[in-house]
Amino acid sequence: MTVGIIMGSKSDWPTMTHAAQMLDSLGVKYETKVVSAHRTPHLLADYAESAKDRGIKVIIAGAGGAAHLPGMAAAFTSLPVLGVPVQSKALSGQDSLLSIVQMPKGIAVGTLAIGNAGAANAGLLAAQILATHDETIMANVEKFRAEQTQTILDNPDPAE
Ligand SMILES: Nc1c(C(=O)O)ncn1[C@@H]1O[C@H](COP(=O)(O)O)[C@@H](O)[C@H]1O
Repeated sequence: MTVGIIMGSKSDWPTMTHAAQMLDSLGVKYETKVVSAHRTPHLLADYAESAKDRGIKVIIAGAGGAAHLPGMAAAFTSLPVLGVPVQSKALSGQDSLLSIVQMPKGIAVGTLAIGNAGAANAGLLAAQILATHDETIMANVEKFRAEQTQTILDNPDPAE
């Protein structure tokens, strides 16, 4: 497994599945796990501290509300961590976004957009990071982008 997709709760899966689907479509192997900085703090420490030795290259962490998971995962590992703000019911994910994005200088989290688009783009960005050292993944990323462009060029009329 080269990407670790973690999330604060099983309830985040409908969002985080979009990261998994993107990685599937780009031929990137990943693992998925519920890990919470709040509810399972020792599991988070174990997960993030052991990730590099287990062959993980990028961690995608999705969480909603007071979303401390991505930042705490980044605190426990030097691997790149991509944060996905899950769209919360109470504040539509604004809380998740601000919790994840405002990291103090010195510990980095790459924050994506709120919700499904952010999760999909986290998968895409993880693949692009891996692609810098993997020609097959780079070819898959370039094919995905070319097909996306061609689909739009082939369907220019929005009313059709
Ligand atoms: N933000 C966090 C963390 C964390 O940051 O450690 N752990 C769980 N959660 C979030 O709580 C929300 C509600 O969770 P439940 O649906 O289980 O009550 C989820 O979006 C989860 O990511």
